[in-house]
Amino acid sequence: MIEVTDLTKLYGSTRAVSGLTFRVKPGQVTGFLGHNGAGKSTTMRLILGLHTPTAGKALINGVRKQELRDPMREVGAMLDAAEVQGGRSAFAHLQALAYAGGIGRRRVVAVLEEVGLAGAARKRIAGFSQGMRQRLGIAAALLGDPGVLILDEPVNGLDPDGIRWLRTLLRSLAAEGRTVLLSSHLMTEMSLTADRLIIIGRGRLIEDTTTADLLARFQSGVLVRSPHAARLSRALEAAGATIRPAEGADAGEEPVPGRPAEAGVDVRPIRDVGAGAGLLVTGLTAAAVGDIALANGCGVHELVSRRTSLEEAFMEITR
Ligand SMILES: Nc1ncnc2c1ncn2[C@@H]1O[C@H](COP(=O)(O)OP(=O)(O)OP(=O)(O)O)[C@@H](O)[C@H]1O
Repeated sequence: MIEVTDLTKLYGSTRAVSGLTFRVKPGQVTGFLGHNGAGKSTTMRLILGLHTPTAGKALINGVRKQELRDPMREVGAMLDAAEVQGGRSAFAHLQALAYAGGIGRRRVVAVLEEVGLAGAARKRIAGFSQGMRQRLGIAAALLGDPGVLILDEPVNGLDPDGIRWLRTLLRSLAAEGRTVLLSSHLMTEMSLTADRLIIIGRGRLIEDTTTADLLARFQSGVLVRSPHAARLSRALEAAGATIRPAEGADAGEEPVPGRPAEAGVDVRPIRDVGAGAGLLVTGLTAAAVGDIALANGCGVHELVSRRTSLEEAFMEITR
């Protein structure tokens, strides 16, 4: 379990992390999402006791990292896979780490196998690709067979096979009851790997939710254009819908077919009339939006069921 409470970190006048509070629970993969500079790495460094918080606290299994009795066996981390000394072999690198943590040679062999580097174990790290370095970093994190794993952008440099492999590995580690926290700035990748998503922007918490909830909230909706957008949005909100302005959000998107059987109307776009202001409606079907527009005397110039891409949703959330 990782517990972050009111965590704040200032670097001079830069507020890298600002009053952040969240929990990362065991038994699931938690994705830590944010754009470049959002504060992900700083938060991970604070959790790992590499930097000191300006305020608040970050605990692993109830204590600060420095207070863990057997840190390598409790928490494993990969922050920057490129930092590794290139002159050594993968085996020598891991063995040095294992030795420092009182971990036996057999475990070194096992983790090299687990990350798919057994064949390259005796090769110098200097000749490793970025993907191989990522695998080596993950091997180092796994050395102590820890209950908590913290990985900063582990997908970077992995090819599609590597990404699939990592996804499977992380999911099986979580299924064993471990706490798995990994950061990324790639929403789609995260949604495929993580059960939970913690999204931050400018050091602050934006979302702490399940991936399924986020998908349900953002992946579908209805785009409606009306010259009476303000009146229509009030009526739609009164019916329980959530409304967002659609400007720029619908460009180039292929409309998805609606569900005519359920909806009772054809929801293909009506594009032959001038456009009004666009609204993105979630929580109502296209048919319901159309009926409400009619009942409120609002002309409708376009009405279409649409699908928001996850990256679009991410941009929207973190705007
Ligand atoms: N050691 C440091 N000294 C000064 N400023 C820092 C330091 N580390 C991070 N920052 C600043 O804090 C902010 C958050 O950076 P951080 O690296 O935590 O973000 P991130 O979400 O991990 O982004 P990225 O994906 O680019 O690594 C940025 O504005 C960054 O410039």
